[in-house]
Amino acid sequence: MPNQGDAAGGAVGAGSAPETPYGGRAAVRVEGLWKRFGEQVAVAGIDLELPAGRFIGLVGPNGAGKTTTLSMVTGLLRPDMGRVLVAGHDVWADPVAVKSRIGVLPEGLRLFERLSGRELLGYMGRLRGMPGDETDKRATQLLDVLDLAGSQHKLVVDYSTGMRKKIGLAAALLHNPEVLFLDEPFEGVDPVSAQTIRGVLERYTASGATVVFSSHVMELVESLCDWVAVMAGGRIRAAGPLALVRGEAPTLQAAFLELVGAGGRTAGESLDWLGGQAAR
Ligand SMILES: Nc1ncnc2c1ncn2[C@@H]1O[C@H](COP(=O)(O)OP(=O)(O)OP(=O)(O)O)[C@@H](O)[C@H]1O
Repeated sequence: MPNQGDAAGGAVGAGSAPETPYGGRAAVRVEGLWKRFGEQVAVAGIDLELPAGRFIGLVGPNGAGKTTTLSMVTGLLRPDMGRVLVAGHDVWADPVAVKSRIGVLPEGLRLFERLSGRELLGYMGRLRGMPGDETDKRATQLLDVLDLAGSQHKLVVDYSTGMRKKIGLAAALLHNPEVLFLDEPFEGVDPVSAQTIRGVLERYTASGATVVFSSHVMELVESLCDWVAVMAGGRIRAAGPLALVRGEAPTLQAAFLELVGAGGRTAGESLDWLGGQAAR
């Protein structure tokens, strides 16, 4: 099982995508990334290389630092220390180059609530500098594939949780980014919508693009991802191709519990008051 090692050293010039230890280009390269909130260290100096053209899962228990890491990688949160390169461009030194190449579906997605789904995509297209007719064409296709065509004129404020995820995903995909970052994309999404989202993402990665998504749902990560990074306590515990990280363990879930040191944790006797037979 490969533990997190140092990122292969050397400065990377803007636009040059470095090789990963597993071959191929790196979509994302993280070097010595730190973030502290007061006394709380959220991300404790991580190095990570995510290969291009893969379906990558970032997994970890609650509070592991996944959202903080994704926020720093996508330019939403400034690191205390360290550097992030996306497609060879420095996220903080060259934000426009990076933001034109990425799509983001963040946690706690904020949308323009008083626009309809269709208007939201039109607005995103303009922000991205896309020609109106191309935006219209792509918006129609995305709304159709994501099963939102019937709700396209409804205000976003009236969308359900799953519909919000789907319109957020459409907005993140509209400009055909090289790398797509998704924070818990399947949370609150029903199985039918999840299957739809999954189909769109599989098609997207099959064309050579990269998806990086965070999730707690190991079965989902195991069935979707070919590459995983496991985070706990603000550090990367393991990262690499799925089969390597899973190692001898029967499932990714078992490997994960072993890696984050929770394999033997049970309620034990500490909840002996709980249940029908206990004294009330
Ligand atoms: N804005 C903030 N202010 C203070 N502490 C924060 C802030 N954001 C995150 N933290 C802390 O940093 C740590 C990492 O949080 P983060 O949200 O990155 O974890 P996570 O892996 O995404 O967790 P979850 O799976 O529960 O969403 C936690 O201890 C959290 O309490």
